[in-house]
Amino acid sequence: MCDILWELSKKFIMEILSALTVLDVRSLLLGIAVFLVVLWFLRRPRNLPPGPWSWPILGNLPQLTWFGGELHENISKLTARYGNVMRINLPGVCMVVLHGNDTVKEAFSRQQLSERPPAYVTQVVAPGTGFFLPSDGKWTELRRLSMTVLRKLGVGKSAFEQNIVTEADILIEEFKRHGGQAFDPKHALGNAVSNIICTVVFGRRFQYTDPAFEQLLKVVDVLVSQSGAGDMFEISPVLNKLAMLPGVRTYVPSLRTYVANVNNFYGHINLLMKEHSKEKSADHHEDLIDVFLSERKIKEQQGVENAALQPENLKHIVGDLFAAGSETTATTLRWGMLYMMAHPQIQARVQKELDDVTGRNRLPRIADKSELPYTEAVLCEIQRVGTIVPLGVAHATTEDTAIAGYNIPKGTIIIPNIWHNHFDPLVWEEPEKFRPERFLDGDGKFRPREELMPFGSGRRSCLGEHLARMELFVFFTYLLHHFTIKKPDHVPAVSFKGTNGVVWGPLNFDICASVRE
Ligand code: HEM
Repeated sequence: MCDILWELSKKFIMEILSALTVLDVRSLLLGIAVFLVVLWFLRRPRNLPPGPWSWPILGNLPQLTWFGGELHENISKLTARYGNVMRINLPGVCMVVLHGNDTVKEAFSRQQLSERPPAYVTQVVAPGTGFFLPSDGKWTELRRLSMTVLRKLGVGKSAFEQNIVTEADILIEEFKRHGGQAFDPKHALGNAVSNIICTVVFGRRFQYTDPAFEQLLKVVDVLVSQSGAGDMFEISPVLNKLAMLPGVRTYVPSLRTYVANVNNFYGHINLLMKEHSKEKSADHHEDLIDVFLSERKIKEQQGVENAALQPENLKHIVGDLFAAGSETTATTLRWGMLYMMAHPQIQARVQKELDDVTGRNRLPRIADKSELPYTEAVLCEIQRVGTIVPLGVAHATTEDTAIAGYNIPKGTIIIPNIWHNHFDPLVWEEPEKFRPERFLDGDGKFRPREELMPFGSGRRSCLGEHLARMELFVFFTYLLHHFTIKKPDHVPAVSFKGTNGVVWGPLNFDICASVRE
């Protein structure tokens, strides 16, 4: 029966086509085209945020990339013309960039703006739910779980400080090993910070020379330089899918190695997780993996199905915490070393403040913080000038909504331009200058400024903020208490040029760390 109907319709269509002249075909095509344009015009969402004129198919990609410069700076330049809520089109996706402290805060306090957009490469290579993938709302459960672990470990309180102090002591020995000669601090800082995350996730630290640890850090290093929050290939689903086509990948070797490296990264995480499942030593502390597995077991015993606590999600949480928690803090410390090297007077003032409070016979502790306003101001200024996540981490809308009176359709990617907020001359006088006094009041007391938002804002703001703040304080004060950071003689000038990966970091640089008397 179906066959007969199919044959009849085919005959009917052929007859109509043969009855059409070339002219009729042209008119028909023109009619269809006009119909499609009218349909598009009528159905296109109204009152969208303003934005630059976009090219067919390519959207605003040419304006943002072809003329060089950094993406966050290019986007910022457009704000002057289009305002704090600006629409940018990329192939296959409409993206809205938010500028200004109040706009970002208001938007990210809302549930409808709290999802993550799909990251096609990661989804295909390693499907599951994590902090940086769309989670269908399951992130709230993952976040609760991770916060529970951080609280249990005493993060944010002095209970966790000893872990950081142990690592800082080892870091100091590592710096001393160079005997005041020039070296790149990247490796040592990366090891120290990664070991803190290992304590949280795996319940242990690793020797710097441990082959499994070394391998993992190497892969993270490559991945960090290859991918980027705000990276065009990650944001645009069309570019994402294009990049995954076998033909395209053949001609884009970096993407091929990127996929291999993502696999490699999760391979290492799996290995460390297997290690973790072996019998624990007596000094093993409860860690994230333990809490995940025990919560899962409890739910199973209660007969409750919990979509977030699925085994495939564990490797994502571990991987996400590792990736989010190591490179970020280590890069901030690198900016810190660079700025101290470039501003010896500011460095000397921090050292004097540390000495006045702790003397030369004991090292600074977090409890000393309230007496170290200048040091705190310097750390804030480092986070401002070294904005390591210039375009934040992309959010996505879960339903049609509105920001500042503009309609924002479901599925729109929302990017906060943190870099613009940290360099806005209307907020920060001479924003290009390194000036810690911005964070001091008239009496020299520390003055926190809400316009500084290195950890983002709202429901999905950085989960590791407390941990990061503790680490930055302990590592930075320990290093400056012990050493004076100097520019090696062979380096002509300090460069503040940044480079983009997962985070915005300084180019590799050498320092000389001279032990203080
Ligand atoms: C200086 C250090 C750090 C900076 C500047 C930083 C910055 C950020 C930013 C801007 C976000 C995105 C917020 C948003 O989506 O609106 C974020 C998210 C996140 N960060 Fe951090 N971070 C740092 C350290 C850490 C550490 C040490 C950890 C590890 C515990 C961590 C774990 C995370 C996680 C898991 C998320 C995702 C939260 C979620 O999606 O709910 N970060 N971070």
